[in-house]
Amino acid sequence: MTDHTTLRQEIEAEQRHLDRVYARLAQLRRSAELAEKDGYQLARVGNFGALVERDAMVFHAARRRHTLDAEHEGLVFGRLDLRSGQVLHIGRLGVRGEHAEPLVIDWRAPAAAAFYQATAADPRDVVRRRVISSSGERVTRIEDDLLDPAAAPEGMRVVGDGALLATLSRTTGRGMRDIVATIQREQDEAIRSPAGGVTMVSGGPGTGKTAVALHRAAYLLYSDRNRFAGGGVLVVGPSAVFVEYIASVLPSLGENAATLQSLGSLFEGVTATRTDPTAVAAIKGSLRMRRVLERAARDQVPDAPGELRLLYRGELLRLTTAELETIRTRALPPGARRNEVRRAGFDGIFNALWAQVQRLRVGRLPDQRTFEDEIAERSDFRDFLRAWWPRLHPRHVLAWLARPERLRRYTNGLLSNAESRLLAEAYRTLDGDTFSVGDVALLDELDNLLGRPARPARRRRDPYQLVGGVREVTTYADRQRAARRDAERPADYREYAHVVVDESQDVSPMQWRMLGRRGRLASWTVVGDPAQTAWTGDPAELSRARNKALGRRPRHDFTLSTNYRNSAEIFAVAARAIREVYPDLPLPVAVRSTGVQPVELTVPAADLPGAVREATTKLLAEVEGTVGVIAPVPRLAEVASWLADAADPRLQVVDAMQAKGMEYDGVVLVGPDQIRADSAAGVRTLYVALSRATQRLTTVDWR
Ligand SMILES: Nc1ncnc2c1ncn2[C@@H]1O[C@H](COP(=O)(O)OP(=O)(O)OP(=O)(O)O)[C@@H](O)[C@H]1O
Repeated sequence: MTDHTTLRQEIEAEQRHLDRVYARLAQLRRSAELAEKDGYQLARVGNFGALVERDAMVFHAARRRHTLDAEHEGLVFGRLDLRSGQVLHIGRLGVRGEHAEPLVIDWRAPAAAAFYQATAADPRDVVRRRVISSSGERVTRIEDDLLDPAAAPEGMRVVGDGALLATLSRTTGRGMRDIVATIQREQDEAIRSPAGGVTMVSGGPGTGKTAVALHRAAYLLYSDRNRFAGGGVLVVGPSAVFVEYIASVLPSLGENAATLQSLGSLFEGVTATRTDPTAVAAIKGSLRMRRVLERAARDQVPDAPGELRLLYRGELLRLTTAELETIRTRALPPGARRNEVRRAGFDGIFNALWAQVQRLRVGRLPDQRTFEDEIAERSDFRDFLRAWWPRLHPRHVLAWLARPERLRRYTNGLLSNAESRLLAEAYRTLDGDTFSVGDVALLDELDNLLGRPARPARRRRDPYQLVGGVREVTTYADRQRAARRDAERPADYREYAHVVVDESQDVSPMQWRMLGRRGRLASWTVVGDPAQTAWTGDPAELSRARNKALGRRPRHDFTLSTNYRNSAEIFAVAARAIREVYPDLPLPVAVRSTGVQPVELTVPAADLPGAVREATTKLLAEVEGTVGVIAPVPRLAEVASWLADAADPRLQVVDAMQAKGMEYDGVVLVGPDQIRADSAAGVRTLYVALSRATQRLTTVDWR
């Protein structure tokens, strides 16, 4: 135990440093405001003074956007005392003093790496590491690790009982928090892994994969801003609920340059949140759907006119169904995109009609060009062309799958009868507003198959370009420029410099194709846990699709081994469930114990609503933070209706698939047996649901 006076003195010492930092920031903020008026002049200066100011400007910009609130760890969160006697303060942003001396080192800078990587076994010149917590501009707490006692100068004090456990015991909010002050060594290695190639991070529930992925995005944006902010960083998560949960992490690190999307929102103009039953998801996610969609994309529109009849100078011109179909298939050779070759189809019609008028010897026949102009003027002819070869949107074509006769033709020989029936059932009521998350990858595939009419060429930007040879500089002007580019980025942007895929174990083969199209030029960070996958389709197909999307880029593999989320008592229940099917699976170690055992209830079916309500109310009273009620996918609406009256903003009701990646202080899990029995992936989905809570878990089953 540290004595009170020592602790106070150490806190006061840190407060003095923090005061100096904030005073300097106030000064820099003023000059930043002045510089802001001068527009983007600073970026061209490139000298040291500009560098100093950029740090302040970055802070200023970040601060304006997101006032760091009181529960947020402050700007300065760490300190290193080195063997040389040098002291470094580590923070969210770099700040320099009037004489360019570093007051705060950005956590992503190479000099800060020791803060995360030094251990007692390998101290790396660090004698003491200190984690500083603050509230607003006041230091509230410090926690030290003495890493190299032999090198400690006389009088060096060591206070606190360890920052990590203190952090882990805090209350969960609606959004995820950054872990910048307590990143652990194995996590830091993944965060700082080389920018190129594919960084693969695996690990069990709660090991910080999502946290690592997001901090890595921030790290990359810092270490090579031109490349990554210029080209763009795409972060993809499984669901809208999850994306909302992680949305504030990057801004809290001062980063706004990344684009966050869920798998259901990657296709322009569609936001799907509904998840398909597992068996349907396996069909929609299978690569065989590409062939199904290829057939659909070549098929004639359902209400296409059967023939063309046109009266021209007293003669009837006529193209039969068979003739029209010949013209259409000629204009649409295999591999052609029908929206892009529409013109060729129209030319085929013109040519056929011209041949006919010549055969019919129409009197005073003009030249071909004039003939075409004449008929092109006619609205009945234009109506015909529009109906015969309309410009198709992927949603039109996907809707054709709701027609049983078409679906049978498209799936014939590709899907089994049982699969076709299941798909037909899933699409029976398809309309534009009810796309599922799995449909989005199909829409994207169709978009690729149908193509888009040629647009005026956009100047292609090289995402790897350097501005004035400066790579690491992140001036305010850089940020503004990047933000402008970001705003200009079209919704179907495909040239991301980096793609981060979270919960990658649930990305289906068709979804990998969709992601691959957005990351052709990208390096990748892919995080996931195979034991949590809900995929029940062919595993070989899945790895083929993933490897194709990731290409031949070099891989860097990392495994995380500590579960920071669950209490040991809760994780023991989750571990028991997954061990039933994977007895030898290496599991992470949960480091925190609450002494509170999870509650397992089984009630008569009729009592279920009441029991769920009661368990939820109890957990809301027991924990300070959020409570998640997790329901089997088919029962989500029903369970939500039982809790409709509990208008507590800390409560969220999700289905077992939406629970992926989420975290709550308390979890009421409804129907674990139904989740387990739901599909071949049931146990894995149950494992996910059981590992969402930090402090309290109640399962409610019925008999
Ligand atoms: N180094 C750390 N310091 C403090 N908290 C941490 C640390 N690493 C992870 N955490 C916390 O542990 C929890 C789990 O992290 P995260 O959600 O990133 O895990 P995950 O591996 O993605 O989990 P899952 O696979 O179950 O979705 C989060 O609350 C996160 O903030």
